[in-house]
Amino acid sequence: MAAYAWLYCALALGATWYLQRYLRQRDAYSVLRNIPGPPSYSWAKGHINQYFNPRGQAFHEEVALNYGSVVKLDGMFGSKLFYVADPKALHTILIKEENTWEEPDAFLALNQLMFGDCLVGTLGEHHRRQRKMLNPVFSVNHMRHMLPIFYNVILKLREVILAKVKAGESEIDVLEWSGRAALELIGQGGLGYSFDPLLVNSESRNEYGDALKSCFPALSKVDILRRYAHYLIKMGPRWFRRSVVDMYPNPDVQNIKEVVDTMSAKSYEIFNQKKVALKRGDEAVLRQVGEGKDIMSILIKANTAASEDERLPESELIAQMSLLVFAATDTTSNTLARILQLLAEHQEIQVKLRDEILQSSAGGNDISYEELNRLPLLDAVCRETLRLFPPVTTLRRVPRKDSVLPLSEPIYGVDGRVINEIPVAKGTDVIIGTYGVNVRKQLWGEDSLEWKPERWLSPLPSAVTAAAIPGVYSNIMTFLGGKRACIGFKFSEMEMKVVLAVMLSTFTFERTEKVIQWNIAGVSYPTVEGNSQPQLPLKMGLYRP
Ligand code: HEM
Repeated sequence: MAAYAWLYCALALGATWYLQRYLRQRDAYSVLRNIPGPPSYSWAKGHINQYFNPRGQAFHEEVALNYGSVVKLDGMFGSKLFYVADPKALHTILIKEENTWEEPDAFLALNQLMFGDCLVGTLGEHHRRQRKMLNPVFSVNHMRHMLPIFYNVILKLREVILAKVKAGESEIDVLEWSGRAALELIGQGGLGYSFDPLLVNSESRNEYGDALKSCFPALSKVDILRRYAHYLIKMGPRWFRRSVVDMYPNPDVQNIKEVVDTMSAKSYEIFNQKKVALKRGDEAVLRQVGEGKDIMSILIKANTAASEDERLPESELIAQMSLLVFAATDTTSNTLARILQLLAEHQEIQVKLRDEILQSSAGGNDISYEELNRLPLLDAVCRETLRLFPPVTTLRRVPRKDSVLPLSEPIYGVDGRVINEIPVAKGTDVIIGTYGVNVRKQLWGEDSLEWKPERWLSPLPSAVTAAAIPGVYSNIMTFLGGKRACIGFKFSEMEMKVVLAVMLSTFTFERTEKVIQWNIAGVSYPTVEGNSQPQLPLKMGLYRP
């Protein structure tokens, strides 16, 4: 009898908790249901297949432009998610209530499984300590020290491409070499390690580089398991989970295991070499790739000098290594490829930009960080491309408790009522509307969907500057904002500028007959129509003044 009494009590408590939660969510959902959004034709799939779809650009545009700054979307099995592109609401999510709004559990758990306790796998105070240690190595001051490393790599890469062009190869896959550049720059500048000797007529293979490159494709093959990573990570101790993975009879899972093992082993190896060199002193450090100026070397030194309560365990420094390579490569190289495609399509801007570069000394290794950043058109071309084509458009956040999002401008509900703020129930799935803010016509004007670098050469519309867009970079949301914003945006900006300066002063770029399609993914990538392999062929020739 007593056992039944306990059971009834537990059921009553459970039912009360559920009812309270249901009532709270019902209130929030009634507001949410009133928010306009595109029609959905499938209860089971909602808009998921349209939004998270490589060919989803038209749908992204529809969501960003047709319904207002907050849009209701349907998730799977009747659930709702909503798309927020209102600057004030985003300020609440990313800055004011950043401790309430966190990344979804599955995202954090997957990053932990792949890299360990790194920036994209930790939260709250833990994340703050890591970020505090890492921020200085991404500062402008440190970028200045790294500029010569960047030029050395890119001038070497120029020789490789020059040899191809001189040998008569006119159609060249610019994505292939922007990818090689990005990997080698984060290798040398980030880890003090060379992935690719960049030799003429040799495509080098590197075990670590290959593992990193195959990570995303391998993960996409285990989509269902990925979604449940936050449950899997809690299944018993580490050794137990490892034995389950070892025995799991699925080639894709085994492939990911090998990729993660290789990344981890190589990160340990590089880290230990650095530690030994730093202990031996300056001579040994100078013999290392990066000569001790790379991010990891500086980080190891700073960590050793830090007070005990701020110092990070070695495992956490190592966890940042593969993450950095991972976060730095496709994002920047794909954006660079996009810029070159746009310059090939807008010859007049290509000519003006080349003139600007040639009038400075940006094409060679003889320019300061400040001078490089002062080239107005080069800056405008980068900013405009990052505005109109943010490569990462699937950023999510979930409130860990109920929250209210005030809006910069009221929106009209489906029933015609004015909505000034939106109550959001704990656990509601939110998509950060990066693209929505970046192309909002009320902010940028009727031509917001056009690529016009010149818009950055005169003062921006007052609507943009008054909107207090909470982005870390230049009134746009591409690198996000707040404490979890992209830590590497200055690294990325410098990389794009050095590559463009060196390449445009040497080569010309023209489009080919092939149709290029851009695919939305974790990081958007280009393909040629009829082929699923990422690539972006352009006609390249020698620039002859
Ligand atoms: C065009 C280039 C890039 C874009 C568009 C970009 C975009 C982003 C975005 C949107 C986030 C936030 C992710 C989230 O909260 O889920 C992020 C985070 C991050 N990015 Fe970037 N990124 C770029 C280049 C780089 C580079 C070059 C590096 C390193 C050198 C880098 C390192 C990171 C790291 C470590 C984080 C995690 C920060 C944290 O959680 O504290 N990114 N990036």
